[in-house]
Amino acid sequence: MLQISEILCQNVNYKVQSKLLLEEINSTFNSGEISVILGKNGAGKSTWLSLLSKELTPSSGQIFLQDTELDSCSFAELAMQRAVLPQLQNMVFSLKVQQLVKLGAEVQQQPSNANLITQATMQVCDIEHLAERDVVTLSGGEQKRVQLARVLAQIWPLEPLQANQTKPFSGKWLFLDEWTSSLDLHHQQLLSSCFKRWAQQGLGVVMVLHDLNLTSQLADKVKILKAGKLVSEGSTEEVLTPENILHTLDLKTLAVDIYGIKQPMILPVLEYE
Ligand SMILES: Nc1ncnc2c1ncn2[C@@H]1O[C@H](COP(=O)(O)OP(=O)(O)OP(=O)(O)O)[C@@H](O)[C@H]1O
Repeated sequence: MLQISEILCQNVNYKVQSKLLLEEINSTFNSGEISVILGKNGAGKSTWLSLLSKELTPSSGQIFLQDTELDSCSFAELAMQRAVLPQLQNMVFSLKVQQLVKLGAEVQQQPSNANLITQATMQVCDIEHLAERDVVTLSGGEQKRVQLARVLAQIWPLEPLQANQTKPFSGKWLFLDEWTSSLDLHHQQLLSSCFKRWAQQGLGVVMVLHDLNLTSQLADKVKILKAGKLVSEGSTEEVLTPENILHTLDLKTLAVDIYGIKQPMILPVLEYE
């Protein structure tokens, strides 16, 4: 029985010409949780994220978003329910930062709230000081935070977070493809705490990462793809063991317990003569 708060993938295949990029994917994502998808380059992570957000359609199989088959959701409905940060997004046109973020807020079709939402997500992403800058002149990390603010604005709760609502993000999903790339560690830490908090407030977060230690600190569930197949999934404790990491990611690691840190540190073992 499908829970209302889930995304469900049933026998999902995705093919380009005769090449099978994803094979028989059966899996569930829960709202209120952070799910991390891991895998080597080319394993199919971005392809899976694109299927979850309906940017691509499965060649066979079905994806359900909450109680509805994704195929039957309109893009206008989806735009207010889920937001997607793609892996690469080069800005090619001139626009002020504030205007770009506001484009995200305007998806919500509540013009009176657009300025407030824009302000809120710019604050969260620490880009208020860049408001009047042209996006094409920003550094890589600054652009990433601006794009994140725009994406967040798309699903930002209309009711202020301090209102008596414990789950203001309920029914909303955030898909992030390698959001940490080009972000400094300060902003990674800042935003990681936000994702954790928003997940507790009902947001479903699905992110593609390569950083195993960030994964072990952030993830409620981990899913590992290998050559288009889902080869491992479960809690961080179940999935992120040196044996499983070697088997699924072809990576030798050591798990090191550090006093004061709940999860063991995962150290890649460098091999050289
Ligand atoms: N349109 C396409 N035609 C042919 N092959 C494709 C197409 N799109 C993706 N692929 C291939 O499918 C595989 C999966 O791509 P995908 O972008 O999902 O990988 P990924 O796991 O996100 O990798 P990375 O970690 O490098 O970002 C890759 O080998 C890629 O080259």
